[in-house]
Amino acid sequence: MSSKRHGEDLPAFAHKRPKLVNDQVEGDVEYVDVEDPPSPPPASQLVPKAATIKFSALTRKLAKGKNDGEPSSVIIHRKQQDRLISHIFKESDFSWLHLKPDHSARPIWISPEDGHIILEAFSPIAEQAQDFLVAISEPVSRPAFIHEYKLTSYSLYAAVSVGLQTEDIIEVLNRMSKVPVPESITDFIRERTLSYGKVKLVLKHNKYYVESSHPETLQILLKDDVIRSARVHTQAVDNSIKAATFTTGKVPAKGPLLVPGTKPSDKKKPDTAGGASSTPGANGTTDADLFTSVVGVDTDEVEEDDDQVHAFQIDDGKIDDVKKRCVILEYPMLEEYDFRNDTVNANLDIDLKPATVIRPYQETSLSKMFGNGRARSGIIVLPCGAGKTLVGITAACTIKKSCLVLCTSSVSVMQWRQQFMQWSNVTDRQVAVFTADQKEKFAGESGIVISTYSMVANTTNRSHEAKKMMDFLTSREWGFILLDEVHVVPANMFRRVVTTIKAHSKLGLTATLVREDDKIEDLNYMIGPKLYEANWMDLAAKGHIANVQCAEVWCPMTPEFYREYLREQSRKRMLLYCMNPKKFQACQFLIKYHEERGDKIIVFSDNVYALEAYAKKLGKLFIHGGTGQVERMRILQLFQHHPEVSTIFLSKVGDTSIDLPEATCLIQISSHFGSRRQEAQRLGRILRAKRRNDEGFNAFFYSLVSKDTQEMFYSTKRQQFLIDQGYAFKVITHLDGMENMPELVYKTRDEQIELLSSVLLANEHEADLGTDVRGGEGDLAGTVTSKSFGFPTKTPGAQRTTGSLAALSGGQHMSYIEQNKSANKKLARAPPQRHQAFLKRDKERAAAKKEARTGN
Ligand SMILES: Nc1ncnc2c1ncn2[C@@H]1O[C@H](COP(=O)(O)OP(=O)(O)OP(=O)(O)O)[C@@H](O)[C@H]1O
Repeated sequence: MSSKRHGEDLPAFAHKRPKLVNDQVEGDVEYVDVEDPPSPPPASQLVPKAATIKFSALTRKLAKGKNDGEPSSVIIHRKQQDRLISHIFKESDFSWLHLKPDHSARPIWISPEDGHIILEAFSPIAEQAQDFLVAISEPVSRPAFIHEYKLTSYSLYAAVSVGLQTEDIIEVLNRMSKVPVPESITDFIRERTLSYGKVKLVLKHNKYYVESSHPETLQILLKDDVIRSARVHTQAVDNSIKAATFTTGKVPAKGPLLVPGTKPSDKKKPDTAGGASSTPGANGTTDADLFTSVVGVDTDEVEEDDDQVHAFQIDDGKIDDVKKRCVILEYPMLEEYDFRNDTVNANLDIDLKPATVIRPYQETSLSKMFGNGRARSGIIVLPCGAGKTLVGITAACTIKKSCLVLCTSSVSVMQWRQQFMQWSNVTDRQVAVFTADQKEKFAGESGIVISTYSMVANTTNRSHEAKKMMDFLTSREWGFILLDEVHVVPANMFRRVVTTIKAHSKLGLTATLVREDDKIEDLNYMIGPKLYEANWMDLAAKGHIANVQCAEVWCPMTPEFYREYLREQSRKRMLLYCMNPKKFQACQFLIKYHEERGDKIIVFSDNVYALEAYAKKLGKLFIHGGTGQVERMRILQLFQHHPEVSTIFLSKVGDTSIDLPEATCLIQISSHFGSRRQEAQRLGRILRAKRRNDEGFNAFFYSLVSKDTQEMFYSTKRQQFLIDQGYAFKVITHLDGMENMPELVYKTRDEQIELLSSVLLANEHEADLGTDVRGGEGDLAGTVTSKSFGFPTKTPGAQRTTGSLAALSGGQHMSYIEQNKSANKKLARAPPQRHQAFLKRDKERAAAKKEARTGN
């Protein structure tokens, strides 16, 4: 499935894979589906059981019907179907869900089995449908023509939290669906949304309260041991539960949409990234009407009539436990902050500068947060380079209370500070920085503090200054806490931050809500539900981020390198596929091609040994963890302004934080195993290309992969996230004209063997990727290891399976095996036809082994 939509194709030199039969390469390799790699066991009970109930299990339970033994409509239909065509489709025969007469005008189909929703992205009302689906379900895969979403407990929690009502969700689904919405789905939606949104966590006068307008709900919660033991008994609390006398003092918010610069009359109802069109629908109503009626829920309508609210106080230190229990009991707590009626905390005089204009999708994401006049806690997901910082700053300008910003590194801290100064009217004195080097407090009663997660979460070895600063942070009530790059922060660090800092509202920002461990779901209860997720392809089509052509370049291993690769068992295998001379040549060729085109090129290598070797051989500047700050700045300046410096080499220190809008081409020569997040973040370096709005402009992203090595497995895994966002990776098997390039490096066999011997003589630790071994500034992202990606220890047997769209489009759980297995075995067993350079080394190794065996 191709997501290629705009502009030109790959350059002419690129020979895409020649013969594809059902996505298999004829010849040397074949793709097969493999089992899911075993994922690490979930740490403790962090992922609440109730939330992880398999949808299929639930629907099966619901399908059994309400009376024992009564067969459900699903089963009856299946039985009828048996006589017709079921033997062909078996379990996947859903033809008993009869198509509506006007089905072609309706864009979605819902699976009664697992809640997956398939959307025809080419439908005239697809844009509005997408908006609705993003609000109620999780996007799974969004290539060009067919999108896949899935309904989950969390997605429905998010839907309720942005103000959607159960029956409205079902009604809109029914209107959009080609078939009547299956009963199993409507039951699931009802069951999951019944209790959602009834309980809120409120911070008042530096104390936490569990609040609800349904006293019976609080009674249910208090029957739970954990919640009961977390309760703080006070006079007011006891009264509140018994006599319902505790009121929030909330007044219905009927004011303007809280995004500055927007008048109440400007309020956009359908939340489309670029504005929804009004296309007449199947029933004569306009699509905009249809969607306005439900998706663009009026803020006045969603106001609750809970003038009297019941509450009980809970112990600060047990908030996390209480939240977790509430999720398990299926009463997840919403966190909302009625900031405009907070008279306890001092206001912060902050506004966006008049010249600041926020983009439509930024406004849309913020309207999800402030849709009912309060600040909802949750997560906003926008592509890399789409301007998450400005979204965060605008939210701070809306709440106008003291704000704490947490980022992953001190470089980001400085960037946030600079961005606050750039986009808003805050003064220097109002913004303080808390890092290892700087410990500032803001002047006055309210202000902004920007820090890193580790500064706030680390409890050991604090200096006196740091302790004083922490007291400053923990002793006050924050109106707003902004959490940058939420997906990379370890759960325990989050827990410490969330429990030590008292904040009324939290906003998490991220581009890639994916992690290679199972921790992503923790964010739902530690921060809140996902409030908005933008579609990468839409933003690219509208020129907010660049169009990118992605390609995987297959570089055959030279026979000598491959023989050593098969022989080597240690981590050095990785070094061998990184240093493959053919990869060197491909890199040189691509650099030359793109430099001649006028592109600015970043070459990424996680492996510092390879980074230096490539950069030195090709005569280019490089930056890794060991490069000093002054040198880094000098190189980045040269890259930005000097016409002669068109290419730089970066280690993973450049994955995030480095803003280089000049860059238009990326070449990746070594990467962090199968990290989907890293792949997306790297792509993000060129999404903000300055020239992105030039006619027909394309940025280029090449991943160089040594053929028939582990790297191919990792590469396929890495691409999964981007494929799900709609990017199509083309495979280039041959670079036309490369062999004839003058000054091609490592052209002769002797040169290649010389390179090989230097690789073999290198220390094993040179193959490290986990940390930038030359003293890199370890960012929080470096927490994943090859183990987390479960590289298969033995080659799985080939099997054909039906799969999700993600799998069909090439992104999921794919591995490769050599078709000609026996030839490979032979190669591995063949008597070594060794070059002189290695014979000596082999002898030394054999002698060392013998020595170890004899114990001498
Ligand atoms: N509304 C806007 N108007 C003009 N420029 C904007 C706007 N929003 C964002 N930008 C610019 O877009 C660029 C990318 O923004 P930003 O660094 O916030 O992206 P990001 O989403 O945080 O990216 P990453 O995830 O890669 O860190 C910046 O140069 C920023 O100034």
